[in-house]
Amino acid sequence: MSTTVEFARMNGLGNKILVVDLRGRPDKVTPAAAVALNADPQTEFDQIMAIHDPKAEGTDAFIDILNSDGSKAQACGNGTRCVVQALAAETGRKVFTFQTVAGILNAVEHEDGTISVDMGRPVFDWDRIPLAEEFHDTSRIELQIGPIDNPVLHSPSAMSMGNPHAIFWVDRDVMSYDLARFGPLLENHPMFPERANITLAQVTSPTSLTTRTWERGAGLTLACGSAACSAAVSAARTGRTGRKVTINVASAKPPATLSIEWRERDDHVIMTGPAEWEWSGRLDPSTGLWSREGTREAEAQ
Ligand SMILES: N[C@H](CCC[C@H](N)C(=O)O)C(=O)O
Repeated sequence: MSTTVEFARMNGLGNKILVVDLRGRPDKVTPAAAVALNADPQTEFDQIMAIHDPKAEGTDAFIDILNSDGSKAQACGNGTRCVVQALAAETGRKVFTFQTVAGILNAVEHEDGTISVDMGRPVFDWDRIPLAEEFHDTSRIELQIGPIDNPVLHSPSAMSMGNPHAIFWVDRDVMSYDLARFGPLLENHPMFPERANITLAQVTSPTSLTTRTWERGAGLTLACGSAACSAAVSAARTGRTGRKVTINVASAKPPATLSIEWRERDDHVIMTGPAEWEWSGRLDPSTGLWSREGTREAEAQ
């Protein structure tokens, strides 16, 4: 078995993704490899999407998701679009079914190159998000940050999109908040026993939202697909918008949007947006040593 495997540096709205091909091998990308790759400015990432051989009948691959701190994530919307684009380019196929620890994901690449991922059903039960305290209604939970009588952020909507999310509703520009300061406090708040992805969302019309996210295990990122899905679902759930919205991802580079529909007929959340390939190389999944395609550095090291 070769020590190195192919990987592609990609992004979904600027969300930095490494797609690593571990098909045909028993090993995994180790947390140590993830931390080492993230420490190098050229391979710095938000999520690794490791493609493994399928484990369940009817699926094309099993996908293991790692955050840049080496922890595992159950869902990654932007990364899933990157995997679809990579496999579509390799196989010419347009439709895929993946398995993750959170369940089955169906995805399709459209004629215009955009990709839709069926992210499954949202979960609202407090103990399945999970929250540390029982809330009958998780669409507005008691949690605030800042001065007690004048909180900066408060009463988020909580839910799981496979992974835990808290959506704080704000009425001014999401970029005007010091999310780098509040993000870590909220991600690690005792309310969230498995930590949480923290999103600021501003409703800009009955069919649009602007979001900005502090990701669990990755920090401030340029975009987060599952957070965009969670903001869309939470907005519809609380009567702020309809079930079909455009999400303007405030920090995305270049500025970009995701279309999200929380389908009435089956409760599934469909996310549609772009993915972009940047460059490819080879890496050692146990150490994170890597090289650009065409060189054999990692093999030699
Ligand atoms: N960037 C990802 C989400 C990663 C979530 C991860 N930070 C976690 O749940 O631990 C996305 O596009 O959905």
